[in-house]
Amino acid sequence: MAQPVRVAVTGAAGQIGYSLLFRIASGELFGPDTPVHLNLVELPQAAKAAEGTAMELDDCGFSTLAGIDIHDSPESGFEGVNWALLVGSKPRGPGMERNDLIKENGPIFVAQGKALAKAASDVRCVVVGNPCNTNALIAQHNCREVPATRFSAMTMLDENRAKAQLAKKAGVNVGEIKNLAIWGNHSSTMVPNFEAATIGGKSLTDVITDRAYLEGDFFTTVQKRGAAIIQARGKSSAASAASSCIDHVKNFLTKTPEGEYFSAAVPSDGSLYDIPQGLMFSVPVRSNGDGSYEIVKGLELSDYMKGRIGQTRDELLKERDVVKDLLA
Ligand SMILES: NC(=O)C1=CN([C@@H]2O[C@H](COP(=O)(O)OP(=O)(O)OC[C@H]3O[C@@H](n4cnc5c(N)ncnc54)[C@H](O)[C@@H]3O)[C@@H](O)[C@H]2O)C=CC1
Ligand SMILES: O=C([O-])CC(=O)C(=O)O
Repeated sequence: MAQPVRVAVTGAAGQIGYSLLFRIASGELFGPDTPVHLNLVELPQAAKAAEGTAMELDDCGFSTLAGIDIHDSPESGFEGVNWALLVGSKPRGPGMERNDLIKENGPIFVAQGKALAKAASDVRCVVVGNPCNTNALIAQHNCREVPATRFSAMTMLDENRAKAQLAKKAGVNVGEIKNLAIWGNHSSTMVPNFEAATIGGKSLTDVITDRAYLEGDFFTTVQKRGAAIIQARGKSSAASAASSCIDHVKNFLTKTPEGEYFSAAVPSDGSLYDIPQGLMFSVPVRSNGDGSYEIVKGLELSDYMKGRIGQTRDELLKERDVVKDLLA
């Protein structure tokens, strides 16, 4: 059998960890012929709960699960890992915005960024913990040993949410909707660019002609879906977040079909779409199939979309300013 892929998951005893780990261990993420070694990284006080999760992982009898270790520090937890999925951090409660968490959660990503220096030379790091764009920025700044393009933050849940809403509206299967990219921050300013999307190969705006819905209900539903889930469930989304994290990593590992793209927050090189250099900004990306990717160039943006993208960019610049002391 092949060498195991080593994956660290922080917050392993949390809600998202409880959904995510089983789907990685089952072979769903890296395929049935690739063994996986899991490093469950938790705070010392949650290590016991992580042990319980590890016992359940064993009890599933997954033939792809090569081993599990539990770590109460990122320094040992990230040693030799090929993927670091940074989930562990506090979730928001009702009435909060995600960036209200920045002061509490930001420092976690300083220590974790530094610890990524111990990872394997091909490590890729995905930040899920909120506010995820700015946390990814903090981790990346604190780990100059790893190229910036190996860091990303997850906006795949937002893309999936947007596609689900549009599929319902158009009465089609969600798989018919392509190229619905999320731009900017994983926050209530995010921009689901419906103008470039297609349904069954046709322009989405030719199929859903109700522009007031697209600019109104559709936009706000996607932007505020996380809050609506907290309102309904009393806790933030977990299974859907884990599922979208699986999609995020799979998208990076699979060559993106010709003419298509997916959403991920990645560092801007400053040359495209007036996004300042270095910001972790969600954009349409295409994977080369080996984890590396390219930002899609040359997309036409209407003045309406440019205005919306400007708002989310300004919010990310403000977040960057708030954490400037954490950026090495
Ligand atoms: N990017 C996205 O689309 C989404 C992001 N999230 C975010 O993911 C994060 C986790 O959410 P849940 O699993 O629901 O929270 P949770 O509270 O159920 O679990 C968080 C876990 O992280 C652990 N943790 C905290 N600090 C840690 C550290 N320094 N190192 C290792 N582990 C640590 C805690 O002990 C806890 O077990 C939250 O910040 C949440 O807002 C949630 C949904 C979607
Ligand atoms: O809304 C939250 O706080 C959790 C999250 O990021 C989401 O569900 O998109």
